[in-house]
Amino acid sequence: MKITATPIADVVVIEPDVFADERGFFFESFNQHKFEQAIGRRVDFVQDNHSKSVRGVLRGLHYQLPPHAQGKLVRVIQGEVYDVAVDIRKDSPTFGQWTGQHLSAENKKQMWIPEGFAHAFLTLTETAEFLYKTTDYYAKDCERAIAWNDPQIAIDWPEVGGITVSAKDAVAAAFANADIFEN
Ligand SMILES: Cc1cn([C@H]2C[C@H](O)[C@@H](COP(=O)(O)OP(=O)(O)O[C@H]3O[C@@H](C)C(=O)[C@@H](O)[C@H]3O)O2)c(=O)[nH]c1=O
Repeated sequence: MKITATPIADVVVIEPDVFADERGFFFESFNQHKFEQAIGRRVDFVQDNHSKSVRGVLRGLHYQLPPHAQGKLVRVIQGEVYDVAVDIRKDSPTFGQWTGQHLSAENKKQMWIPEGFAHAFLTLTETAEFLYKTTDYYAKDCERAIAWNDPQIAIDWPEVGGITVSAKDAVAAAFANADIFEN
C-alpha cells in the first residue's frame, strides 16, 4: 500500500496493492492495522456510505460539527470523480486551503479526510459510484454545507459542461459565514 502526502498535512492518498491475475484482481480495500499505521493514529469507523451520481453532479462541500465530526475514507468503485477536501480548522496553518484528487475505479485511490475538513466531489464520468467510511454517525443537526464555488476557497474544479447540485447545496453558506472548527 502506497501512502502519498498532499499539500495539506493531514490529508493523505492511499493506493492499495492490487493483485491481478487471469481471474481479475484482488486488493484489501481496508485494513485497520495498515490504515492506522499510515495515518499515525487510532480510528474507528462506524458507518459506510454508498452513493451513485451522474456526470456533472457535485455533492458538497459537506461536514459535520463536533460532537459528531466525521473523518472520511473515500473511494470510487465505478467511474471517476474529482474529490476535494478543504481545511476548516481555525488554527491550522492551511486553514481555508483545499486539495483535490482524481479518484476512479481504475486508479483505486482512496483519500483520507480527517475531522475538521469540508468535503465535496464532482462526477466526471457518465455515472460514478462513491463509497466511504465515516468515523461518526450521520447527525442531521450537526450537518453543515459551504458553497462548492465559494470565491474565497476558489476550488479549481475540472470542466464537465454543467454542474448539478442538490437544493440544499444550492443555498449553502459562504465560507466567510460558515461554522468552522474552533480547535
Ligand atoms: C449523509 C447522509 C444522508 N442521509 C440521508 C439524508 C437525505 O435524505 C439523503 C441524501 O443526503 P445528502 O443530500 O446530504 O447526500 P450527499 O449530498 O451525498 O451527502 C454526502 O456528501 C458528501 C460530499 C459527503 O462528504 C458526505 O459526508 C455527505 O454529506 O440521505 C442519511 O440517511 N445518512 C447519511 O449519512
